[in-house]
Amino acid sequence: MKHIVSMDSAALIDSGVQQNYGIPAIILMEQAGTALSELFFDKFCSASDSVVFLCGTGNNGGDAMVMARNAFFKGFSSIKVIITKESLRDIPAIQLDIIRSLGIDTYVWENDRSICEEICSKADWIVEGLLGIGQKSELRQDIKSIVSFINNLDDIRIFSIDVPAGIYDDYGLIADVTVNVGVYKQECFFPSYRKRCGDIHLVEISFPPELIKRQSSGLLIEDISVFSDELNISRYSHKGDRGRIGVFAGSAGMLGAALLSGKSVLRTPSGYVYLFVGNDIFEQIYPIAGPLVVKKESDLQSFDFMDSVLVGPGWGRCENRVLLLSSILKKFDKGVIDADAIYSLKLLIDKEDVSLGTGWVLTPHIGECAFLLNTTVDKLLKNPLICQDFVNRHSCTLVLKSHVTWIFSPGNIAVYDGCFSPLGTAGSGDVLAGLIAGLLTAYTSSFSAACAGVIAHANAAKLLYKDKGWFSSDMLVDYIGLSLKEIGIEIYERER
Ligand SMILES: NC(=O)C1=CN([C@@H]2O[C@H](COP(=O)(O)OP(=O)(O)OC[C@H]3O[C@@H](n4cnc5c(N)ncnc54)[C@H](OP(=O)(O)O)[C@@H]3O)[C@@H](O)[C@H]2O)[C@@H](O)CC1
Ligand SMILES: Nc1ncnc2c1ncn2[C@@H]1O[C@H](COP(=O)(O)OP(=O)(O)O)[C@@H](O)[C@H]1O
Ligand SMILES: [K+]
Repeated sequence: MKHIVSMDSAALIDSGVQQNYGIPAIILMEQAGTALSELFFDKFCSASDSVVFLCGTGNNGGDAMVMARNAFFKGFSSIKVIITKESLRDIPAIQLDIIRSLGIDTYVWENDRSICEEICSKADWIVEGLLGIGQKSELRQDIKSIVSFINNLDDIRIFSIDVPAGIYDDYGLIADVTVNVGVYKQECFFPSYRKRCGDIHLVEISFPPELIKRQSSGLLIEDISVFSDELNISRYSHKGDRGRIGVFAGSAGMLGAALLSGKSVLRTPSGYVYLFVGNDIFEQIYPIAGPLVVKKESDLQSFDFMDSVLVGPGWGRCENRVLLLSSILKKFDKGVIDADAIYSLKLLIDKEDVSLGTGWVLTPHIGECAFLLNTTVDKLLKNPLICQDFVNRHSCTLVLKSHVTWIFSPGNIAVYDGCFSPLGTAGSGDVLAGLIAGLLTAYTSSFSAACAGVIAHANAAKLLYKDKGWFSSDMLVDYIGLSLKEIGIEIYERER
């Protein structure tokens, strides 16, 4: 299981390992530096590359110096160590003594700035150990000027140890690779900071699982195995057993969103899908709706038997939508609220005329979520955890969509590290909403359905991109079935 922890909690794990188990920091540093070196040598760098190890005063710099020593013993032809200043903390100071006694070229940035700049500009790789989890707030000017110099270099690759220096700073280091030490750091997955990390990897050191679990704020999800025990699709089932889903979507000029989300639900294991539209578009949409059963919104009262609903794609924003959403929320207890319905929901919340609950999944993108939470896009990008308070108050699940998708419900957080830009195409959010709505009836928990939907959505995009290259979201619908099957949402061979 891949836990994520905050940088502050990671420091508690560090100190817990030392205090509770007597493993000294220098041993942890040796493990970290060795594991980092193995990854670096295996995956990224060759012995003929010229590598600069850029070290701050703390243990992050100490990790970098262990890597430099390993590179030296491995026969790297061009290794240079740069420290920011002479006054290092105790353990990095020991590492520096070893580096110097081995005869590795060592420079001090604050003394020899122009030489250090020249060395960096000629390197193939910079291993950045300037700052790790010990960094507080925005960068101090001395480090900021180093970071800014490195960011402006061309044709150089940056390997950041643990977290990039200046992760909280708008001018922080932009790495090609970031390797979290011991445990994944949640800040690396905050949408604003994610862009500075490049590819994120993990190396393991002696962090006991129970300490990690105690500090865990959530899970990094890649596949559905963590939720599979909740799946419930019997091979004896028929369409009537696998969920009747009502889709409230579309408005004049926005028929595509209704069709996309409706057809997306149809590609999940759900049985029946009813598309509810306004009278004004009923005649237009009816002939092009394929296997979707099209109904008029005004007939909603006669459809009590639906198991879940999806409300919002292309729905439009007006007073009558707010009223309709209010009736839907009173009539049903499970469903997905997406796109325009998020705006209506916010108005109902402001009027204190709404009660959500564990069956509901909200799927806002960052802008919609900022509106819903009365915050700014920037704050949300820099700290998605502010969604937690909202889900606790409303006992619902919330899927915060961006290049990294965060999924919250009371007591649960999951992160899907998407970073796959072909998926950011118009209408792909409608497809995701349909997918989750369809899965709500297959899973016992809405949180699991939301996580599985996010994984299946991204996997469909990857399969499709591999086959066809850049795509439109109607093509994505055609890959949902295959994607669901591939990630493991299949038919049970035995009745449960
Ligand atoms: N301990 C362990 O068990 C293990 C630790 N491990 C490794 O150690 C790393 C953590 O090391 P850490 O705690 O020494 O902190 P670290 O990130 O090197 O920086 C601290 C120094 O940064 C500075 N500084 C702070 N804020 C700043 C700012 N805004 N702007 C500018 N400078 C700022 C300030 O230094 P100053 O310049 O003031 O002397 C402060 O003293 C961790 O990420 C992992 O790599 C692993 O090996 C696993 C085992
Ligand atoms: N760079 C990216 N990497 C991975 N996923 C992305 C990226 N950009 C956008 N997405 C995903 O694409 C979808 C876009 O949804 P949304 O913004 O609601 O679009 P629309 O309103 O056009 O349907 C979301 O699931 C989001 O997570
Ligand atoms: K670092």
